[in-house]
Amino acid sequence: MQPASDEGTPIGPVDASRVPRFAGIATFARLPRLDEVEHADIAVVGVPFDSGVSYRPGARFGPAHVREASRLLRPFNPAQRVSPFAVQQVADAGDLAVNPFSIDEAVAEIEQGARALADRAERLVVIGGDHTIALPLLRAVHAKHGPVAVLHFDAHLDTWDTYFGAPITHGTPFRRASEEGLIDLTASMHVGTRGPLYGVDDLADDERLGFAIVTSEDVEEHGTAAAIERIRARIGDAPLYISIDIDVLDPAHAPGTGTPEAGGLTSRELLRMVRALADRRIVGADVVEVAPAYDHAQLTAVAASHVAYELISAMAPRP
Ligand SMILES: N=C(N)NCCCC(=O)O
Ligand SMILES: [Zn+2]
Ligand SMILES: [Zn+2]
Repeated sequence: MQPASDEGTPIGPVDASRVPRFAGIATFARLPRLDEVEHADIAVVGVPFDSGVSYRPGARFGPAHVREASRLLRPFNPAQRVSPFAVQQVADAGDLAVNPFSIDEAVAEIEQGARALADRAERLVVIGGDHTIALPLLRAVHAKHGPVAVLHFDAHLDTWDTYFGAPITHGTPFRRASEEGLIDLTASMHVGTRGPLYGVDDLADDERLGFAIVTSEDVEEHGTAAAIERIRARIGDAPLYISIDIDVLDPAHAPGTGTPEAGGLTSRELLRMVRALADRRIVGADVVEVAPAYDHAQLTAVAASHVAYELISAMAPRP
């Protein structure tokens, strides 16, 4: 174990000017593993689970794919004017090994795993996995913080009720979270939604469940600055959980995902919106639905790794 606090300086990524980026086992951004540091401000943890999908499977391979694509991330983030790995200890906690044959068991294991990690790290940035995992992650966050504002970037509402009678799937986590009282109904929001729904009632249900919406079309029509203004007004200073389904991006920017929808955000728009949250109280985040089998040239994984980097930067303490 290398004590992080010896000189009070966090252990950062492997130096790319000394060890080539493409060498070595991939941790996120080539950061130390959680067992190599005494305490972490942020643990990046993978949840290779995709048994909750309604269409194309494969997000179970997301964490490894995002780690591979994160090798090129550099230590200084000029957009947020912060060195996210120098002002806080960030470490890779590896993957939660959860049951691929039982959704109920996996969901219990994910909550338990997230709660156990809370002793070792202040905050988690979770790499999925399909969007089912947001439910147990929110259960764990709620246990620590009470109801949180959920800022949910996604093509989909994910507040649907059941699929084939199943209540816990990747299309239903935020309905369950709302029903369980995990989220702040006055401060939660979807961003980037678009595409066909099952019926017009979906939107009424969604509003009743506590979500306001900035659609992908709103972003196009009024721009990211207006979207950011609406987001910031809605979330206020509530403890904030950010859940990013990579399919919020247009399939041109993120083809490697299970339920792609045309007409999405650009990665530039998404990165900018995440950056605008740096002064908020972010208590946790996830980046989900990266499915490498449908990816090309690491497009989706590069986008996801940069999104995670911006989340980690937004969580960094500011002077
Ligand atoms: N969470 C994601 N990515 N997709 C949900 C889609 C659910 C459906 O098939 O209607
Ligand atoms: Zn989605
Ligand atoms: Zn989703």
